Amino acid sequence: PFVSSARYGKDNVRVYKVHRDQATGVQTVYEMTVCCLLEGDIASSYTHADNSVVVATDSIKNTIYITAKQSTVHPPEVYAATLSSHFIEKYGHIHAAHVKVVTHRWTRMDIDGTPHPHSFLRDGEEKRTVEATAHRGEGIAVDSGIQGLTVLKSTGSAFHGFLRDEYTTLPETWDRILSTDVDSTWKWARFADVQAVEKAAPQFDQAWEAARKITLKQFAEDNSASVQATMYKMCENILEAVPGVNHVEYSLPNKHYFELDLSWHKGIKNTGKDAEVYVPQSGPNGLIKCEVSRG
Ligand SMILES: O=c1[nH]c(=O)c2nn[nH]c2[nH]1
Repeated sequence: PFVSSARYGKDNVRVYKVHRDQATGVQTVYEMTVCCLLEGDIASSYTHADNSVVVATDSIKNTIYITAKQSTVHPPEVYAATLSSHFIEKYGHIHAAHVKVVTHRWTRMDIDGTPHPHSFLRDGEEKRTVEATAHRGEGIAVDSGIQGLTVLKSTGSAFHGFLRDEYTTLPETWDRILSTDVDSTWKWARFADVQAVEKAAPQFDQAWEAARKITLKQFAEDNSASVQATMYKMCENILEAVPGVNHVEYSLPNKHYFELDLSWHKGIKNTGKDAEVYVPQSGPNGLIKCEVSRG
């Protein structure tokens, strides 16, 4: 037997960084959870207990904090690219560094109509994600995304005309609740090096804002024929809005809300157009995935 693939490092590294604007007194905070995994000529550490090739995961953790101190952490794409490149430049036997940066929401409080200089709130567990992988001699791959943005619409969603056979019990519907946890990724054309990523810096916030706005607008406004049809429109719109991106993918759970027949109790009408009380389902859930690429 042989090691056919391997990567190792530190996961769940929590990082907080504050920016203090001396002139205005306005402080800005960033909080992330980082995973950094290294790949390269490390098989002997598995097969021969050769630890000489091992950059300790503790050292990787230290590097995550030092880089956060010495470089920018926003946009997260620049931080992730800087961190991943560091390992390729520093360690000749490391051929790829996979860095995932998950940014948590600290939204500035608005107090009596004024943005507060140093107070923030966690307005949702939605995350902004980046995965940057520096490949020795092959540049840096950067994938950006949104995870955990939970949405629901109470109408404007249908699902009918699907294949019916001896396995089918699902009734067709022209009006249903639609809810999902948005998991979207947009993949940038490969960058030559960190400098190229830094040069592209303004595009990353623009892309995240555009992708988030498009996702919400399409979800709300599309008279959805299915999760599949609506997510495809989201992908098309993002490709149109963000020229630096060549692929967009979504992975959307269909979080079902079942109608509840209460007619057994004094003839209560609570189905079809009379449905008001529903039963939210924890599972099973549909899961609909797609990747749409620039033609
Ligand atoms: O939007 C939907 N897509 C599907 O593929 C599906 N299957 N059951 N319900 C569904 N809803």
